[in-house]
Amino acid sequence: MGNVGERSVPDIEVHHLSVWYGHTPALKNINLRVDAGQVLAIIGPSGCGKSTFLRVLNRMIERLALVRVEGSVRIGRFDVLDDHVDVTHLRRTVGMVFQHPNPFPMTIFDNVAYGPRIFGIKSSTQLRKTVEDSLKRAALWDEVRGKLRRSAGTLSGGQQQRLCIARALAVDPQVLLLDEPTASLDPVSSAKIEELIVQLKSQYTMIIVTHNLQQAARVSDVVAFFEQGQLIEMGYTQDIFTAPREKRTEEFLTGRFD
Ligand SMILES: Nc1ncnc2c1ncn2[C@@H]1O[C@H](COP(=O)(O)OP(=O)(O)OP(=O)(O)O)[C@@H](O)[C@H]1O
Repeated sequence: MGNVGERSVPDIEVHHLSVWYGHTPALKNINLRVDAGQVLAIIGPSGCGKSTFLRVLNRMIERLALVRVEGSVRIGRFDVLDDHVDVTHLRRTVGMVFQHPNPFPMTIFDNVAYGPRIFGIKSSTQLRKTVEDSLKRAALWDEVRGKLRRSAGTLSGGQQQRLCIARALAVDPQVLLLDEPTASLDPVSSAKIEELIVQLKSQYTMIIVTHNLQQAARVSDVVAFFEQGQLIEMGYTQDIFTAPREKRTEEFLTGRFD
């Protein structure tokens, strides 16, 4: 664990992680570490296992049929793959934001208050404060402060994605997993989400999956290149983009990939 200001932020350590869908391997013996407060970007061609990797970290993987997972994953004090881990607590600590904004069909306020209510916050003053703080952290407050009782569906796609980030932040996670969070957004909205990731940096340990290499270069501290379920190379972002060690990484980064 590392301490950033008042917050304690966990490291992530992955050892010998392999995943199979049926008999088909999707991740092969992945070993990596993300330090507390770092942003890791995972890049790689379609189908290389990026989303599978994220799904292991908050145990969403187990919702799928015929999946087998081996190895160990530690996030702070969670032994993630242990049978006895408290999955609800784990998912509260490890928040996730998906490719397509998926607000619940309810008001802006209720979207953000949803998690805190589930976790037992009943006081309306405390709920209002949590909603306001989370919307501020997600850089959405100024745009929605006068219309919290409107349906989340009235927001633009980019605003909806920031709402989903606010909803994830409202339960006070320590880790944020972002699965192509800007893939469905226009360039202006994407830039806002990227700015937000940079602002949130170091307060959370973050992993972002992205197909946008410039985005990976702009927001991350470290980059991991996956190919066909294997971790080919991981290193500091600048090193990976300027002097990758592996030929496959270089070919991918320069678009000479088959
Ligand atoms: N639910 C599933 N059942 C069976 N196979 C799956 C399932 N989900 C993913 N796979 C397979 O596992 C491999 C890794 O998929 P994954 O979605 O993790 O890759 P990805 O790198 O995130 O791809 P993309 O960039 O296209 O989103 C692929 O071959 C995919 O077809």
